[in-house]
Amino acid sequence: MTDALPDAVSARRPRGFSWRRWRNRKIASPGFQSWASHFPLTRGHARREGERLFDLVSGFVHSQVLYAVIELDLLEATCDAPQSVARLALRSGIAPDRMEALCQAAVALGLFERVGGGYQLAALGAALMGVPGLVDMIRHHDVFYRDMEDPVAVLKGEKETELARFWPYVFGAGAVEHPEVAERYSGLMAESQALVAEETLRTISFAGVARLLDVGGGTGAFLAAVGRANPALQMVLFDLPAVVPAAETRFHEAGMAGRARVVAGDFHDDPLPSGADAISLVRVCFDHSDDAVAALMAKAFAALPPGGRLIVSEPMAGGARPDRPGDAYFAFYCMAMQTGKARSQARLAEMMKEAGFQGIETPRTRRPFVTSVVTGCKPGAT
Ligand SMILES: CC(C)=CCC/C(C)=C/CC/C(C)=C/C=C/C(C)=C/C=C/C=C(C)/C=C/C=C(C)/C=C/C=C(C)/C=C/CC(C)(C)O
Ligand SMILES: C[S@@+](CC[C@H](N)C(=O)[O-])C[C@H]1O[C@@H](n2cnc3c(N)ncnc32)[C@H](O)[C@@H]1O
Repeated sequence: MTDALPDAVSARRPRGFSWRRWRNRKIASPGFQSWASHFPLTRGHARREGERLFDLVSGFVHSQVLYAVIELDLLEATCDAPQSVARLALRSGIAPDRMEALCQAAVALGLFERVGGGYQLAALGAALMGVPGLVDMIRHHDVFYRDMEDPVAVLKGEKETELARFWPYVFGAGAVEHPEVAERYSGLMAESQALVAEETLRTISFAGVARLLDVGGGTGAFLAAVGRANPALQMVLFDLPAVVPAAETRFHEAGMAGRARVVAGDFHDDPLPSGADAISLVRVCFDHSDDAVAALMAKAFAALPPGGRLIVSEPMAGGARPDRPGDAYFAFYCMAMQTGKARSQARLAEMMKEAGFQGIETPRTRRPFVTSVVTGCKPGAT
């Protein structure tokens, strides 16, 4: 695997002088810490490292403060004018001293500011309101949070996680028999799709694509966005039978029914619709095992004509440069879901190559915490 450390590095035992060992042992000593936090040349750095460590230690409380602000609907309540603690306390059914504690915490986290004698939403809190789907994403974190209560059990694969039940489709078409269940997860997916589509469209061009097949296209939010930006584009959406009626409705309402076809099926068992010169997999691969993704990419390769293009867009891990969104959030999210994993651009590029694709590109998106992109072409175009 591209991202794995070579065995020689991971198994190396300290021999002779190791600068890192010396540094780590020094910093791990309380005596050195006490000296460094006092000495004029080191105390600034020591304080910043202490703050960084404290943030890491207390991060879960920060997330829960954010959760409480949203659960109590305080974003909207404080958006337009400062509100007194007494007023916020009354509308939330929370004692004033506790409400004050929450508001103070929200100020400390940059969500609120103190204005006059009360509290008002700060720019960061306002930004949160403008991210489509984010409030609902945070709301559904209660499920993820309960899973992460025992991260070691999640890592060992011993825990029956709630997220695996929340997104039932990952267990195959059979699990999505009930339209109301499909509606619950599809709504959250569709809302959060707006930014993913925006970022993908800013990163790659669909000029020259005549027909785009979006596999695992959900309720059609991605295709609708690509279709709006490319008015001549023909579109095909492929997803599980319980999901596709919502896509049909969306295309109809968007006036796209004439150029968007919806096909119900299971990509594990059914062939992909043919006739598209590009196939997109948007937030699909990270739900599935390596074997399932390899098989899906092979199916996509078979369904494309020579010169046809495969586009993968989803939040990715950092690979050789691990990052917080990909490696500390999505990797654990996928682990709790139990069926898939967050992969790096390099790993997905490697898998595409194994499926036969060439000319693989890994463009940088401006907001990798929203999505990253990998594309490849089926060889043989004239
Ligand atoms: C107007 C004046 C006076 C000044 C302007 C100053 C200025 C330019 C301010 C900037 C304000 C601004 C426009 C900020 C914009 C901020 C944005 C767009 C922030 C976006 C943040 C997005 C976030 C945090 C996204 C988080 C997404 C998450 C957590 C997604 C989770 C997705 C999951 C779990 C999906 C799971 C899928 C599954 C189940 C694995 O298949
Ligand atoms: C994370 S959602 C992404 C939906 C959409 N592409 C988006 O980004 O909003 C994954 C999608 O893959 C679909 N899916 C999962 N397993 C599938 C399968 N075996 N065959 C077809 N679609 C499947 C799900 O129904 C769901 O709509």
